[in-house]
Amino acid sequence: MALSINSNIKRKLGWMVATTFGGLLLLLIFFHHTFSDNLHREKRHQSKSLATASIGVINSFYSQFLAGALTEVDAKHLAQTALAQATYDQCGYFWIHDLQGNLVMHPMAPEHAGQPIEQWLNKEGVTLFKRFDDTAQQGGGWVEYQWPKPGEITKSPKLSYVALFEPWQWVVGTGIYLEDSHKEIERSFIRSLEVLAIVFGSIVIVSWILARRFTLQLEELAIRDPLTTLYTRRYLNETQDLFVRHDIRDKASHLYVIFLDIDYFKNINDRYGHLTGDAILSNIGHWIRQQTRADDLCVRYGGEEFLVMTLATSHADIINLTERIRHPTYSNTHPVLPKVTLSAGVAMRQPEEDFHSVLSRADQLLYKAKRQGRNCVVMDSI
Ligand SMILES: Nc1nc2c(ncn2[C@@H]2O[C@H](COP(=O)(O)OP(=O)(O)OP(=O)(O)O)[C@@H](O)[C@H]2O)c(=O)[nH]1
Repeated sequence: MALSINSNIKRKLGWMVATTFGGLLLLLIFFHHTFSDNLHREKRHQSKSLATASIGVINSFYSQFLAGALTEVDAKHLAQTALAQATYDQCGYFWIHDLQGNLVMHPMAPEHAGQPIEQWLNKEGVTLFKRFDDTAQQGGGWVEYQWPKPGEITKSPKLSYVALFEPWQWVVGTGIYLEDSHKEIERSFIRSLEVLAIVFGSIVIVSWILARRFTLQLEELAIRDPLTTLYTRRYLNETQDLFVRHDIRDKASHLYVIFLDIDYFKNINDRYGHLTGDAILSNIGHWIRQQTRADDLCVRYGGEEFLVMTLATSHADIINLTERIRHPTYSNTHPVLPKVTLSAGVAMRQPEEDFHSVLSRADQLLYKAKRQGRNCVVMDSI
């Protein structure tokens, strides 16, 4: 019974934990998707803003040229220098080429500045720059392609925004390496997973501790009689086989079943009331526990019936024990409680005898004690 309560609760708790974890994981995946979409959008927006800002920078030098503060050559030179030095994030940079197919400025290939793009790039690269031109001429936009990161040879996926600076026919571009943003997303996902694992782990530990306490209390309730604090009949059913096995193994001792019943308890209840009857039962329960050893099994078998299972080496020990139990001295500590007497039947387990047979013999001996006038012990003759 106690075991089944425990495993039932554990199974339910296991399901609850698995469901909560699954739910949280789904939630995390959902937020991860939303987050990665948002980050991707933000990065696209960022490259557009940066490209637009770079056009603003070029325009400011162009304005100075128009105002006569700078020559056109100086204005272009200063604009290129400003953008060449403008880097952001880990790998972010700007480049400029013109619609005539010349590279104007590229911080990763400064030696090619002023040269036709086809001298610098292969056919595939030249075609890409043609796509930049087309997009820029259509009012600006994003282009997705493969390009090596600064300092690397292998190409990585990149998304750039390109815009046109009409007066000088310059196409300005800047972009993000998609891998970097994926890595950022991955990092944030792993961080969230770590937080989830810590939070979830703490929840599991706390719930486990609480459930354990709860199941222990339930187990205690299932096996202990609340009035007398003795074990219940259910617990007796669960443990009787252990005692029998012990009896079989241990040749030096024998298993005894002592059945006890309060005499004329109905009269006590009728005369003093049920509350007094309860107090007597409770005190007899404590008394029985005081008189027995820790490894004896003391059970409240029924209303005013008690059972003690014990392993002993001699009949004399058992008679002494039963007599001690039968004379409760609790009324010294509770002088208001009326004195009661008990009758007892004691049976010793015979070789090959099963527990129910010993129990029923002890029961019969108890009734014999009752018939003999009560307030006595009857033991089977061995
Ligand atoms: N106060 C109280 N009384 C109980 C409890 N359980 C059983 N009883 C009472 O115990 C009494 C048992 O009565 P009987 O079976 O006639 O036995 P008895 O009066 O002790 O007579 P004998 O056993 O023949 O000596 C009944 O009145 C039950 O109501 C309990 O938990 N509390």
